Amino acid sequence: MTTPAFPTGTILGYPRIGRRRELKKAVEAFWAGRITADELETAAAELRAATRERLASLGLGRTDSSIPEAFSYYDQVLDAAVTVGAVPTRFADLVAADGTIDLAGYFTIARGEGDRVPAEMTKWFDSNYHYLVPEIGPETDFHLASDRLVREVAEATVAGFRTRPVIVGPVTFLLLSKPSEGAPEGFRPLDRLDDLLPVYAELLAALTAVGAEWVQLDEPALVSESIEVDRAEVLSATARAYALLGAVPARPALFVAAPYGSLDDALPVLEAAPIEAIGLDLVRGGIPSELNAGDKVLVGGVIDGHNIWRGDLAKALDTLESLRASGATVAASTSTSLFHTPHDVADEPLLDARLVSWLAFADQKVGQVATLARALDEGRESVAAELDAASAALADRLAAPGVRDGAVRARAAELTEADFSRGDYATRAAAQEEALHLPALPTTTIGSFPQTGDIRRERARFAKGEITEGEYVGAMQDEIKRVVELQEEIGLDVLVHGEPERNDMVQYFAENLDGFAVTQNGWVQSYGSRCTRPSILWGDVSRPAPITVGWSSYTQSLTSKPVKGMLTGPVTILAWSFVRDDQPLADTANQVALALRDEIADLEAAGIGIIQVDEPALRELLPLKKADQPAYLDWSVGSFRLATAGVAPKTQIHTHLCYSEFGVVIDAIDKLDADVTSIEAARSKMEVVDDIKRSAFGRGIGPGVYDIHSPRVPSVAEVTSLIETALAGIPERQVWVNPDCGLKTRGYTETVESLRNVLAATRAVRAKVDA
Ligand SMILES: Nc1nc2c(c(=O)[nH]1)N[C@@H](CNc1ccc(C(=O)N[C@@H](CCC(=O)N[C@@H](CCC(=O)N[C@@H](CCC(=O)O)C(=O)O)C(=O)O)C(=O)O)cc1)CN2
Ligand code: MET
Ligand SMILES: [Zn+2]
Repeated sequence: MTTPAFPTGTILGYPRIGRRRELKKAVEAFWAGRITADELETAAAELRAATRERLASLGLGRTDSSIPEAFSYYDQVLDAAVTVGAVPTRFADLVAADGTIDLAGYFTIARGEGDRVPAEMTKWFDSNYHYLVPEIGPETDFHLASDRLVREVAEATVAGFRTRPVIVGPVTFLLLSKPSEGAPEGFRPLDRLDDLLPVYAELLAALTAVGAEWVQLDEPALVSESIEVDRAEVLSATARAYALLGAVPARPALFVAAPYGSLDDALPVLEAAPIEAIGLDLVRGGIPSELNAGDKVLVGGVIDGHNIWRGDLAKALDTLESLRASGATVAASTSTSLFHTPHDVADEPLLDARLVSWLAFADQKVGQVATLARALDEGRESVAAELDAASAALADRLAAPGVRDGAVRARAAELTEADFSRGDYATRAAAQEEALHLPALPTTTIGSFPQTGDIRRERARFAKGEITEGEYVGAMQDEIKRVVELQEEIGLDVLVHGEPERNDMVQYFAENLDGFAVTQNGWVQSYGSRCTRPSILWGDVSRPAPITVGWSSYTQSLTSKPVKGMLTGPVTILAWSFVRDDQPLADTANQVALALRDEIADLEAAGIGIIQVDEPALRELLPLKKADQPAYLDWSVGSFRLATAGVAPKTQIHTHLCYSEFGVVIDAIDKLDADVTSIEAARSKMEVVDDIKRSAFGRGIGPGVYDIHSPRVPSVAEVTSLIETALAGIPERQVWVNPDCGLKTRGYTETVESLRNVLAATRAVRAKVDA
């Protein structure tokens, strides 16, 4: 075949949610039965059409395959699964006679229904995006089961475009899958590669038939060292997969993209494969020391898809030019899909103009790619003005007031070992027992109670100036009062205020700390229809005034039970923000930690005896390369300790981590030295208990007994059995009883019923243990 030209500038993907979260709203309306499947399809098609037009107006070509066709209603991994017919057997009845699954069925796999648990959700590489884990077994009947991607390419053609369809590659797809429930011991999804490949081959042929000249296969698993399969097998699977796909007659040209890090020993494998282009993440990885790309196109991911800084455009061009010096054909691209970034800085009229000049959201990054492409085609001089403007903005940012705050830096410079250490646990445990008088198997929740539409509307009205601050605070206090009364009535031992005043557990703190900016429309998909507005951490961080003390004191004034103060930890604040890239993350983390340390001191002084510092992102930020992990664990654990080590022995420090795969970081969790740690466990049937048993973890631990990711109400019997499993592996004095995570995404009906069952189960187990 003759290879069609690859565009000189492209992006690996673009936000799917819509500039005003149109997709979220349409999908949620469909779930609520307010619109039909056809109406949802229409809304999605309009969104795709608008995206193509916008990308063309920003400088990508309409017909040169530079615009990625990368839409998803919920998740790209679920899309790949339903495309290849990998529907878990518990959902088999949703599959039509012709092997396809409709939109309602697709969402059912994602969200569960009745007693059918949804596909498991887990973090996509080191990002705050969650994908749905495919379940693959010997029984999985691979076949081309969806023509959605083919139809989208055809839809683009009708609108006058030739786009580049994007799909998760076969190796990554299987490496991210888990064995299905009935799979025999030792079965690995990768064992099914040879059965899967013909389906990809069929898809490629179908894409050619509708006019696709290039297809993008995303293979980020190739850059990760956190994959359990032996590296040699990953590499041989990659070689086999692309030898076979390369041999498909009448296929589009193949562009294999490897975002999130360097390919290392997978690069020679791709270089030797019969594919036509390789995508390198040159933001995370450097230029490979050896390049043998032959006549393949090297697509240089030099524009950071995972952050929002305008960055050093001249340096990006230098990188592309050195890549070209290897003799290869080079194109400019983003390091990852842009779906980690918000749509457009122009949608942020309230942001400071100077800050705006330092930023590039998705649309601005597309413009940067177009600039680099022009430089590659027409020479550096043709874009001299753009390069100079970017360099000037970068220089302005580095020197701007607030980026370096002398007082913050002086304080960080004076820290000593002692600031990171609380002292002996046995002494603390005794002091806490005396101060708190908690029963055996103490019960608590993770912090948030349901964020009702009413709460969000009050906040929106306050933001618009329709109600006064006093009215807003009054409304939130009324909510806190209801939540306290509810918890007392249910019989929980350690109460929370429910977090109604927080739009988000990170954004709320960012709004109240110096060094951060927040956005109005900077939404980024986190999972399904759920989005966050990551804050922008641009300068040195400090706390101008107490943040949570008033709310916690108010809550404590309503009850004689202990109220748990509630903060978000430094690692999570960094992980879920866009963080300055001009200094090590470790330094930034310590600044956030010092601000939190002051908040904790104020909470303690106000009589709050238990303080939880959430670190759900501790695992997420773990580097994908093993060599980078020890340094990360060192500073991340250090920042948590710096935040919490200032308290008296009798003050009980809690932490919370979501997600079950925590065997990996159990040593780090131990080193956090929190008195009590709550973790997800219900969904994974208490597998974590084995990790804990093996690790000799000696402090308080609350393995979740209620899966808050689904509206399902766990029965008393179910919760009882989970508590008993915990007690079979962990000494009773260490065990706490709590849900897996916060309740903010749940409704009140199921929450109240579930918590009552948790309490009933706890009482039953306590009675047995006492007897
Ligand atoms: N940052 C972050 N990352 C996280 C988590 C998290 O809690 N925060 N949890 C884990 C799971 N991820 C999640 C991500 C988002 C949400 C979530 O609930 N998001 C909400 C938005 C939360 C928010 O910012 N709410 C704002 C704005 C709400 C809003 O949409 N307001 C309306 C107006 C109000 C109305 O009339 O309803 C509007 O702007 O249109 C507020 O409460 O103030 C959503 O998508 O619906 C939950 C979990 C991992 N990563
Ligand atoms: C994503 S972890 C959530 C912890 C937080 N305290 C909450 O309950 O919502
Ligand atoms: Zn959580």
